[in-house]
Amino acid sequence: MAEYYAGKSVLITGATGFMGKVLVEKLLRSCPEVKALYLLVRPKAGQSMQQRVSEMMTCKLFDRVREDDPDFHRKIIPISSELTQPGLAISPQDGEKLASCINIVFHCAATIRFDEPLKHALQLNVIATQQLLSLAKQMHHLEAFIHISTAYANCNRKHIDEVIYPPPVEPRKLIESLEWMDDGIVRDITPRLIGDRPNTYTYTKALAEFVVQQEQDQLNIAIIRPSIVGASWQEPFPGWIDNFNGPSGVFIAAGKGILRTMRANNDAVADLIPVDVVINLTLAAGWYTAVHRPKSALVYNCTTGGINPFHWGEIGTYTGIYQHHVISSFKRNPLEQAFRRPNANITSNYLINQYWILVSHKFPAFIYDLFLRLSGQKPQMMRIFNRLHKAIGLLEYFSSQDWEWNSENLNMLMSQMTPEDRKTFNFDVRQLNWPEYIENYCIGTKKYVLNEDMSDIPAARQHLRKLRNIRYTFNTVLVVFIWRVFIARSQMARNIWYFVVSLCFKFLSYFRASSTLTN
Ligand SMILES: CCCCCCCCCCCCCCCCCCCC(=O)SCCNC(=O)CCNC(=O)[C@H](O)C(C)(C)COP(=O)(O)OP(=O)(O)OC[C@H]1O[C@@H](n2cnc3c(N)ncnc32)[C@H](O)[C@@H]1OP(=O)(O)O
Ligand SMILES: NC(=O)C1=CN([C@@H]2O[C@H](COP(=O)(O)OP(=O)(O)OC[C@H]3O[C@@H](n4cnc5c(N)ncnc54)[C@H](OP(=O)(O)O)[C@@H]3O)[C@@H](O)[C@H]2O)C=CC1
Repeated sequence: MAEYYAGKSVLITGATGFMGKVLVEKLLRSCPEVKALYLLVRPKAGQSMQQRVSEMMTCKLFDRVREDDPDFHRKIIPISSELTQPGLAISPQDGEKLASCINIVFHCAATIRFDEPLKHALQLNVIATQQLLSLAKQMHHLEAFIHISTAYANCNRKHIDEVIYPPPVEPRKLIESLEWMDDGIVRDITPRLIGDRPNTYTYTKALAEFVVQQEQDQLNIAIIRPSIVGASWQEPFPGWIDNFNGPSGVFIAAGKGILRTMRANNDAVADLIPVDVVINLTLAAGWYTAVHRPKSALVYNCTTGGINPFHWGEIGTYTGIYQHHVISSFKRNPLEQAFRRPNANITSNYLINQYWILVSHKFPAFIYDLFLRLSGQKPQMMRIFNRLHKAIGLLEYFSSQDWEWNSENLNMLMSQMTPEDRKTFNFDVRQLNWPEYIENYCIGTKKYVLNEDMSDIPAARQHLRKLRNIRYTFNTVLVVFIWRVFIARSQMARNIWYFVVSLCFKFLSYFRASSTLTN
């Protein structure tokens, strides 16, 4: 595979994103003879696209590449592009350059927000894909076009094969209709349009797959469908992650002791897939598509559930058959300044979850905000919890159900690779050890997302001990307070109290007597 990529010019969209960065790094490290990587990047937050790319390359993710080749920057050519603009806002000169030199396109860019207004999601996930395909058709030496979709594009089905399903609506018709509607009307009709899909993200990703399929006669196309992409498993180092998306935000919130309950089906498969696995498969699909030129677009479901299943119950605190890896990991390697000790309850029952939200989220938030107010500070905890509830509300659809994905094309691809390539571009998740992966994932959120130092762990443990003592003290004060209020004021409460005390006393005397007899 590295030989195939040698001398090739590669175009990547979404290179500043989570998966795009890992793709750029892996290409540079494992295909060192690659000629050039053209990255479509937009200026953002006051930074030019050049500044953004330079900053990206200083990131720790690129440490290994930097070691191998300190001058790796020369292969990276940023191209200014805003994907939501006509012609992707690529200058005519850049357009000509790309048309004359690109050999492979990896299309990663997308909006992955679940609450994205439909018009914007359509603009980026569908219309920009259409425009990129038009650009690709002008490329004289194009050998493969690889589109990154999601395993949940068809989450309205329970069994998902490696085929492109008919779209929920003809994309062209939808684009034409939404063009004249104002944002308010679109917002009102969005639930009707997305139907049995949970959000505009999965809906527009399904439409994008159809749009890509339309070009399969003119381009060599492959579609990669990863499930829930998590921290890296092995490469460039275990546990690398740089965002709060999906499970990462949930893990961090649990590690900080903020998230104490979530709705999930303990027995449902948690279809996490490490980012390096997805990228290795993507590069392998690029090679296979270019070299073997399949007659129609091949879809690769990139999932773990059918091969090496892991369950939501194994993530949080569950007293059944499962170990709770995330919580135990954060107890071993605590996050700094936790709000409470990590402990999370996972339940599929709506009412039980609501009860725990009240007791474990809202009540402590109220008490903490009261404390802040009394000490002259601005209350903040209730606001944090409201945001957290919005975020987990959007994720629950995925943690409460099971899907089955077929992975025949993935197996076929693996069988076509040499043993050497299977090692260098490993996507065999049968070897994945979940407890070890989750431990590295949690440490990765601490090190790379929160930028916390591992040397601070003893202080963080000390903080957890302090929190435990505060809890014991609080509980004791609460019990004494209840006792004072009820026992002092009500004859019936006093009677019950004397009854309970005398019962305990009788039990104690009985056990003492029986243990004296047996001795
Ligand atoms: C161990 C505990 C027990 C629990 C066990 C059960 C675990 C269940 C886990 C369930 C996970 C299920 C995940 C399913 C996902 C499957 C989806 C399919 C996969 C895909 O194809 S796409 C990738 C998935 N996409 C996402 O995950 C995006 C989802 N996010 C959003 O849509 C929005 O971010 C959201 C949630 C609507 C919030 O929007 P908003 O309030 O506007 O906030 P921002 O996103 O703008 O963020 C502002 C600011 O806050 C930071 N941030 C974001 N999330 C968190 C967080 N959870 N904790 C802390 N901070 C967070 C964010 O980085 C921003 O910071 P800035 O500095 O950039 O401003
Ligand atoms: N993360 C996950 O769990 C999963 C992701 N996927 C798919 O993988 C792909 C990559 O996802 P991921 O890396 O996580 O997403 P990120 O949100 O991390 O990255 C998105 C990328 O798209 C770029 N982008 C967004 N809008 C524009 C725009 N208007 N013009 C130019 N570039 C733009 C972003 O650039 P900028 O930095 O400028 O914002 C960024 O580089 C997506 O197609 C997604 O659907 C599939 C399954 C799961």
